[in-house]
Amino acid sequence: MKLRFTKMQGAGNDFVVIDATQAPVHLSHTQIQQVANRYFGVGCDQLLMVENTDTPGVDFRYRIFNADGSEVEQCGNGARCFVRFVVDKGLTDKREIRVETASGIITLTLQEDGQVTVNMGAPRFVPAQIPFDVGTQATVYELPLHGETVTISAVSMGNPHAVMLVENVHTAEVATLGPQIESHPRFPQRVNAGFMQVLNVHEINLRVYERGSGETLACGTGACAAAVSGIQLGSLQSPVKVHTRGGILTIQWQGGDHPVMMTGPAEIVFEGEIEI
Ligand SMILES: N[C@@H](CCC[C@H](N)C(=O)O)C(=O)O
Repeated sequence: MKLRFTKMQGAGNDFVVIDATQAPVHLSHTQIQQVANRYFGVGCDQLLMVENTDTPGVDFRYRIFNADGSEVEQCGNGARCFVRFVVDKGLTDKREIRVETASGIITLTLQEDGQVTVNMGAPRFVPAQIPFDVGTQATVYELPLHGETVTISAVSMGNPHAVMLVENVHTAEVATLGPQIESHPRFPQRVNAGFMQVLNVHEINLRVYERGSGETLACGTGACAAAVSGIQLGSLQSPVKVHTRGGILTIQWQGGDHPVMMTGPAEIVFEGEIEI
């Protein structure tokens, strides 16, 4: 079958976007892995499927698949690319769009300057909602790995995140600790592992080893998770500028049940067709 796609990126986190609004598109795990493969396919961190919805007051449904084929609940950089896609393709003339994801409905706004702001909803720290198997809720947790114990914060931004403070993000052991945290038995649905270096109360460096995709150049929900964890710990204040390897994201959070607002770029890179 021939599959038409649009290749997009948001702060270097890259996506293959499929328009399934005209006709349904069904892809198997293997087909998603093939499209995401950087040598034998198009190459991407995540595949995004844009679909119609019957839910009143909601404009679209969008589904997110990691490069390993697993379907996930939320994707911050993907949400910004989704907005750019539906506006540029003329699928809507709205600039404020409500979209249904596997973790609920989110609102996205395309700004005049091309940046997109996403209302990511409130962060969830209750372990069962992450999900994280731990006795009682705390601000930080000790997580035993192979040969060492690391200190993490745990939060759900619709998807699960563990955030670790590091002295220098450039020398952090992302490639070795990332996979161990991602598949730690206390995270029954696996977890995205963030490595955060605090530069000052309004600025951090961040690298994220993503569940199901490995280290990416940026992770939107990871940026939200790192900023709210730092604010909870008292080392950061809103707004937080997050420097990733692929660009800058700005995160605002007033605490408690207030929503986390994320702003950043989203661009189309190229379009094409692949035989799968
Ligand atoms: N890159 C994303 C997150 C994509 C999903 C994640 N890997 C997961 O499994 O939860 C973002 O920008 O948030």
